[in-house]
Amino acid sequence: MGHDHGHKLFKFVSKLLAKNPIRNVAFELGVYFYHAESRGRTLFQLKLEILFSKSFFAILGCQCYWVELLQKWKFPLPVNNNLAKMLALPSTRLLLLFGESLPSSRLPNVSRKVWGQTRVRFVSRVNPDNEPLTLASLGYKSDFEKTNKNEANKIERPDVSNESPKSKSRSIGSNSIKAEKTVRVKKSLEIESAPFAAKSFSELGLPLLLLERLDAAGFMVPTDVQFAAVPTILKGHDVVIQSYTGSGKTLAYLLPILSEVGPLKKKSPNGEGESGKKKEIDAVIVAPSRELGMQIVREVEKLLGPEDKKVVQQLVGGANRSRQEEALKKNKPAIVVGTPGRIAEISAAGKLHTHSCRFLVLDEVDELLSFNFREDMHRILEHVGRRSGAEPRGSVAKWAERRTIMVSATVPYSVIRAARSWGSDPLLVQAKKVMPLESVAPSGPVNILKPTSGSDSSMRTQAALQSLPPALKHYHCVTKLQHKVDTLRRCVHALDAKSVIAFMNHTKQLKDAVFKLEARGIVAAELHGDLGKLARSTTLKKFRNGEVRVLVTNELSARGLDVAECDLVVNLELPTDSIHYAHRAGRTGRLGRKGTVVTICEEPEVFVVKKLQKQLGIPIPACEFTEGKLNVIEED
Ligand SMILES: Nc1ncnc2c1ncn2[C@@H]1O[C@H](COP(=O)(O)OP(=O)(O)OP(=O)(O)O)[C@@H](O)[C@H]1O
Repeated sequence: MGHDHGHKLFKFVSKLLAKNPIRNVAFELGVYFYHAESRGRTLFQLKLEILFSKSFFAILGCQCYWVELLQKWKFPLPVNNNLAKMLALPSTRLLLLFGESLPSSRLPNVSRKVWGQTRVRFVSRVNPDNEPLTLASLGYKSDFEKTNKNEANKIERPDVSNESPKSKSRSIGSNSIKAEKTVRVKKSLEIESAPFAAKSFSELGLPLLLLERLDAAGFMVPTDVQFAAVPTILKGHDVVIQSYTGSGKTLAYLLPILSEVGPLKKKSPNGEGESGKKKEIDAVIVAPSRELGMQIVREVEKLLGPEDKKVVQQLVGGANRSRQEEALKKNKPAIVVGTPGRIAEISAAGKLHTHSCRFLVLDEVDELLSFNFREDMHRILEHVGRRSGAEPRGSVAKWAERRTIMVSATVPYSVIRAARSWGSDPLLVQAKKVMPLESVAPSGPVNILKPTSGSDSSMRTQAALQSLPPALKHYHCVTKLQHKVDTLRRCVHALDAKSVIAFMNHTKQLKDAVFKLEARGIVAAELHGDLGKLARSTTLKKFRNGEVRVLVTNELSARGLDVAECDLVVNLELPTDSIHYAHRAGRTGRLGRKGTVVTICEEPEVFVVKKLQKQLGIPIPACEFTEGKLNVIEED
């Protein structure tokens, strides 16, 4: 039955795409699958890579059931008319949309509003050749054709360094797909775009209830790093999880925690410990900023569902402390997520009982190592459970052995050293491998203003490379200081970017930039630590839902911030080192989506960009914005 449906759909989509080759700029196609009733079985896994002029939409690892419904529809559908109504049809299981100028930024928003954020997945890939769009040309096979998933996941990546130097400049513009094509090269590196594993969540040893929640929340296939981390943590290891930005590290540690803590956990065979509320905290998750803390809470809540929301409690700075303490007392959460200062503060006041805590997560661990957090981190490490293998402390006999989970896209050697003293024989978990920390050679964050030795820099390059999503495109643009904001504006228009994060280092300049952008008709907003918590939350909310096009911010937003629609990151001021560059850049191109990073700098700063390029092992070619296009400038 299931295969039959899958097969029908395969044939149907094949025919449809064969009839509608994508040849020109104006043609766009979106494929949306709504998956409501599945129980996590893979009936049919669809892999599509579709070339559009402005937007790339494809969906990976989806399942569908009601093909019949689709076949009743007439194509092409009127795309812009009553889209929300179509999406809202209760019977809609699968929807294909054809048409001109599909509003790439609005569609995810519309569908999110109608179906809820997690029901629709977007994965993007670039098809390098201007060939008719067919399933074969997209490398698509049905799951009963014994697809090698890794093969199918491979995409072409622009390799700027291999391009012919004949032309002086190549254009990438929102209205010129031809121009964009000239930037792509004859010889391309093969890489994987979406970091999905070839296996399913059900193979990870997770409890049934959690599998059902994953399914209901729209998480269909684990990412590579989730597939590597979950079983390792479930086996009881302390771990350092390192994989590139936007690859799903949060769920990689949340899933094993939720397997053992809270209402979704595995039931013990004799049902012991199921009744009666526990009074103490089972898991403490520490994040360096309140925004990141709140984002993690939302991710936990997605899985817990509305009825069990109170199992997790946020303890972030800037919010009312006594209210947080009251909530702790009243709700007795099993999991707390917070910033180091607030957790340490409430713990020191005796209002947070963590000695029987079994999980300690340090998200963005390299940031948590910084001097600012030293005292608070010391308290947390001393009072949250006890390091596995360590002696119980003081008079309290019931210190639980904790699993220490340290997470970041960038793991300098200082983290490896800290991990050894905070955990017990921790393992390093990366997307496709798990290894002992001993096998990691010393390296460190790269300060771009200091010279580096040859061997050192190659190790650092390796480390930095693994922190960047492979599909990101990087450019730099030289301009005068007073023209930077105008260059940003031209950049936004040339790339037709819908959701932009512009990074700066100083609050005053940041405010000026927002003012100038607004004066030039671009909806912009500032986000930095000097703002109150309400202003920060409101701005972020507006940016997430598309009301703000350009968010001008500082390092506060460089880590962890997950806005799927962000399609452009701009460095209006240079980051301090390659690690900061990687985290800033990682706000775009999340989970295999397309993304561009443009560094706008002055002539005397170009040497810094060259250094970044070398240290990160990526091309960051020079570009300019003329005639509404991004033109790559060839170097002699
Ligand atoms: N298996 C999955 N299927 C679909 N979406 C997923 C999956 N895992 C994670 N995501 C989504 O991918 C996005 C990025 O995940 P997450 O924020 O955990 O990345 P990260 O690796 O922690 O990034 P960073 O290093 O920037 O903090 C989130 O919106 C998350 O909900």
